[in-house]
Amino acid sequence: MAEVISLKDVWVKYDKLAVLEAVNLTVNEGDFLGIIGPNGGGKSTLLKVILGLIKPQKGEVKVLGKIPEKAHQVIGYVPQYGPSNIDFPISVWEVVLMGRLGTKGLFQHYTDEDREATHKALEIVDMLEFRDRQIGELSGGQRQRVFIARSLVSDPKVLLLDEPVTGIDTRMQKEFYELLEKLKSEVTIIMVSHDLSAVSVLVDKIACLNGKLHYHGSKELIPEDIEESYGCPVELIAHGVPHRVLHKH
Ligand SMILES: Nc1ncnc2c1ncn2[C@@H]1O[C@H](COP(=O)(O)OP(=O)(O)OP(=O)(O)O)[C@@H](O)[C@H]1O
Repeated sequence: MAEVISLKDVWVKYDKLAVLEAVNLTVNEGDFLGIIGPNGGGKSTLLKVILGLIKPQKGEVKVLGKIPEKAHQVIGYVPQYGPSNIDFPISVWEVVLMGRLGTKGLFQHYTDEDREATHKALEIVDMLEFRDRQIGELSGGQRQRVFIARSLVSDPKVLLLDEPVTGIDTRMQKEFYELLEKLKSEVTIIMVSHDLSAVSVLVDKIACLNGKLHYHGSKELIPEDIEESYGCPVELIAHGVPHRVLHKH
């Protein structure tokens, strides 16, 4: 199995606070990895390290054998919440196209292939009818779907999703998870999520992060003591419980 992402002895500190401590992680082609852990456990930081947005003080990070700064083209990223106030005029179509061409792209010539990829990405997230709308006019959920389209448009090898369904209503969450179900055979996915019922159903592997990586492996083999340190129901993650049971009061 080809190695897509590799972190070796990665340390990140903000001032004196160590947020990632000696993290070793390998993600192989075709993996669907769920990253769970408490608030402030370093999950978003880990994704930013893979993206090259944060440079670790120590350690080595490789994406398909390259340093992250040289791997932008192969990574799709949906940040937590996404930008909330976009008050400059830019259409949904342009936002997605920029995911393919970069920020300078809109001033360059773009090809039929770029046009088709943009169309397809918007179709996948069911936002084609909004293509000419200004992004600032959309609801939070609609905007999040546009950012998902943007992350898919360059046909990435790896998709990084940071709490991707935040702000999306239950029906759209279900559709989004169905979309991931379809995508998981085509792309390696790393998803940070507090939605354990979704994690339990969708992912194959789990990483438990609380500064240190306490567990990384198959969800079925997740150790019992993770429950104590994380307050995460191990039984649920390992075997899955229908969403309706989890949310029954
Ligand atoms: N730019 C920054 N400067 C200083 N501290 C930061 C910065 N970004 C994050 N932190 C701190 O680093 C720690 C880890 O943050 P991070 O966002 O990676 O955690 P997380 O696991 O994604 O949390 P959550 O589940 O709440 O989203 C937190 O204590 C946070 O306050």
